[in-house]
Amino acid sequence: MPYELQPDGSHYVNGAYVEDTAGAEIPVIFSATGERIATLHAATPAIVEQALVAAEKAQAEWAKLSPRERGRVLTRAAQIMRERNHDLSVLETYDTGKPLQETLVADASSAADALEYFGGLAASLTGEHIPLGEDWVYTIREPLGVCVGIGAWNYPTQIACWKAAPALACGNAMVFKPSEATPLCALKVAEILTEAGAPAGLFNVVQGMGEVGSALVTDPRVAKVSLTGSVPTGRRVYAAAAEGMKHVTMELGGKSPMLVFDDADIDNAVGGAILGNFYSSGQVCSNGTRVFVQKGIKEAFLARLTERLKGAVIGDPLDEATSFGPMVSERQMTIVQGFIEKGAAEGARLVTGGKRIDRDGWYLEPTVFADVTDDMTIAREEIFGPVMSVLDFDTEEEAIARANATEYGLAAGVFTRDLARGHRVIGQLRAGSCFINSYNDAPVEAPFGGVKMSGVGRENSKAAIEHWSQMKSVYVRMGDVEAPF
Ligand SMILES: NC(=O)c1ccc[n+]([C@@H]2O[C@H](COP(=O)([O-])OP(=O)(O)OC[C@H]3O[C@@H](n4cnc5c(N)ncnc54)[C@H](O)[C@@H]3O)[C@@H](O)[C@H]2O)c1
Repeated sequence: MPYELQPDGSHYVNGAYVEDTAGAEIPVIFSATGERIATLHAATPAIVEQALVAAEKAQAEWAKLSPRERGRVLTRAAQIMRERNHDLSVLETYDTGKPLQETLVADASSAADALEYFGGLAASLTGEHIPLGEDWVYTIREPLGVCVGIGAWNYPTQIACWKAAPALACGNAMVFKPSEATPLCALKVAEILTEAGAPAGLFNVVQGMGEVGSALVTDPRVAKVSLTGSVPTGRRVYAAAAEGMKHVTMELGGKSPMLVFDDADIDNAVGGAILGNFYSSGQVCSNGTRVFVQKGIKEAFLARLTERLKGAVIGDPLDEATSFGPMVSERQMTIVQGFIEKGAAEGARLVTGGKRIDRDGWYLEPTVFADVTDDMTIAREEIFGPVMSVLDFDTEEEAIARANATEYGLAAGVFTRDLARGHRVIGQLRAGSCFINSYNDAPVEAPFGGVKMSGVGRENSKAAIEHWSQMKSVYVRMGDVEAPF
């Protein structure tokens, strides 16, 4: 039975749906048609208060459970999520416009991976014993308390779980605010966690725009804020969190480089460039949108790329044959169209695409610019749409220097058959999530996150644990205390 698109309430607080129609209206638009499919409301201060009170109470209870019991709830949630993968994927397609072909394999399933991984890890999160001769110190890994998650709109189920799974495994509670553009999916995550045995109030969802996020970030009861969003929002949220000396994880934007050397397998490099620019219609933070191609293979690369792009099946995202869908919103489409105009105006060569597709919804053609230079706007700013910039280079040193000449540092990729070069180059690229002869893989076992303006902290893997817990150290004196007087 597929999910109803209109939820029973806008928010999920203390284990149940709640509504307060006094909050600003949030229309949910199916971006493949432009139709309104549901109407939600932003959280009022009263709803935010209910969520924080519920989270505080649940956290105290949850932290008392043994980590193994906590882990069991998460792994049960992972199992439910996998059983409902199809319905969750359909819902995510309505929420985001992304093709079902993608949501079936890369959203709820990735969310379930996180719940399963951190559920399994929970029981092994321990402190250590530090011998000091006769005396000793032991450490206790403690939860932070009530944590806030704030999501972007491109992977609403995955983002909610990449934050909630490690947070809850460590004994925290969470209030999550999805992006106002995709408010539906996180509500299902909350329902599933309740069904799996999470106490009421452990994972709450409140809807709203920036003001609701800001109210959460500045609340003194909140110990940590994890944001997935753009750099400008990250700056504001980080600064607000700093006022209260809160922990933060910032998963922000990027303008990541992909370096294709002339010895690369061209089809693999083209495949990587397609995945790193057109998956989710280009709305992926770690995308390799600056594709540096060594001069000798540039035309062959472009020819093969153009050929393969003809194979994109553009259409109804609910049709499993569709491999390229609309942008998330009309607003985002308009922003991307602005970048395409700038690319042409600043002298880049349009190889393919560039236009809005003549059908309902917010569709743009997969677009490739060649002869892009480092100073062009499309090579400097994050576009967050299906626009690839191809730049050419001569030498390895030059490519590394130009790839690093950006304020961002989320991801980077290298395509070469020379593995020594692959490791040497990746070692010099200033980015957090890197790939050799691949692009955009994000298994839960691997740390994910950026350097420079792309963020701080890491999601996924054992590294995430450090960002969702804190260490208490206890010095134990076995003999007498020697005081000077
Ligand atoms: N690094 C990653 O893991 C990752 C993943 C996906 C997306 N992103 C980035 O997200 C951006 C696209 O998403 P977006 O347009 O939704 O980003 P955005 O920055 O506009 O919004 C992100 C979230 O922050 C909230 N917000 C806005 N102002 C706020 C404030 N003052 N206080 C608290 N919350 C506030 C929004 O309501 C939304 O939920 C891109 O830059 C992309 O690169 C990063």
